[in-house]
Amino acid sequence: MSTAEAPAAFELTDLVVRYGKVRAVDGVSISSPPGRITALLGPNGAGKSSLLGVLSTASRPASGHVRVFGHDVLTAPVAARRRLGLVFQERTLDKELSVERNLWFHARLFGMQRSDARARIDLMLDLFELTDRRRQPVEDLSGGLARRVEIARALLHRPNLLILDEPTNGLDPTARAAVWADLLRLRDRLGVTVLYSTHYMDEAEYADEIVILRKGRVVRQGSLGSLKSSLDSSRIVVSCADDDAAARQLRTAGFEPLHEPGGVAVHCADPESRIADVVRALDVPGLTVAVHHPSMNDVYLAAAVEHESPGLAPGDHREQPGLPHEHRQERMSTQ
Ligand SMILES: Nc1ncnc2c1ncn2[C@@H]1O[C@H](COP(=O)(O)OP(=O)(O)OP(=O)(O)O)[C@@H](O)[C@H]1O
Repeated sequence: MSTAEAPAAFELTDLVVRYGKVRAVDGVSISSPPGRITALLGPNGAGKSSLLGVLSTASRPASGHVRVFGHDVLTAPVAARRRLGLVFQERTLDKELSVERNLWFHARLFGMQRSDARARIDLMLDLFELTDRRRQPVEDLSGGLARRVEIARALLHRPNLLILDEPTNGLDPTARAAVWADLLRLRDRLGVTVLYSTHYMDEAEYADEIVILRKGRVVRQGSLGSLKSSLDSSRIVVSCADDDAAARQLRTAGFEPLHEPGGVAVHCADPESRIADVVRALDVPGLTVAVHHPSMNDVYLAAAVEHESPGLAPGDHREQPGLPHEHRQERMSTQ
């Protein structure tokens, strides 16, 4: 099969998931080619787990189509499931059993041959640097190590798509970094496609594609770079002993300064090329100048603002309660 004909790793078309009258997922269409990492973001209740539930064949949609490597999850759930590795939010290892026994049970569940299972367990333990823990009961492991055992287990039957619902929830920063080192290695070495949900903005940055859900709908989608550049909130931030004077001088020089918590900001597409002009325009005591480019957090908050408080006209500088000043400015700059 040529690359052009290869099916998507996952493909959701007009997916709707309902719980009674609640439309938890409300017409979502997303897909990924094999070998890529996709992050699902969104506030509590946005529909992330509901979407992953259908994709993982655990629940049924109200309407729409979901395919895993070309297999429809409704009409060919067994074929779809064999291509899937699942890591749920809740811990699902048997705590009293050793790491190795937990993996053995999974291999049996998927009908793996004994010799194949043994080789595959050795490989996974090696890949996740768990070989010297193989006989340790899971209850003796840290949260981070237990999570890595769950990911190793999910990959035992050679799935091509790994789905993780908030994989690093509750882990400390070191354990989170270790889990991410594993996931990136998996993509690079084994070509596994990864789809995960998270509330951590820094973790979204590992993804090739980022999808932000809100109230069951996609409100932003794209690579980190494209999402950041669509925000248009790069700026030069000037701080000094007299911000009002700095703002006056910048206006006189033809800039449109905006006050923000760190000082006075001049928004422009290419801040590095305008720094010299900004500095030349200023004659204030204790001047410091910094360049800010939008972060993933800015992208997320801008999407939240846009969908929480529609109706602000372009250039409208009214206060938006509950939002940091910085993001009120971004809201205006994205109009
Ligand atoms: N079993 C259920 N019965 C009824 N309503 C549900 C059920 N599961 C989820 N919901 C509702 O569906 C909507 C989406 O929930 P879901 O758990 O998919 O969101 P989420 O983005 O995963 O949230 P979180 O980040 O908190 O995990 C919410 O309004 C939630 O209350």
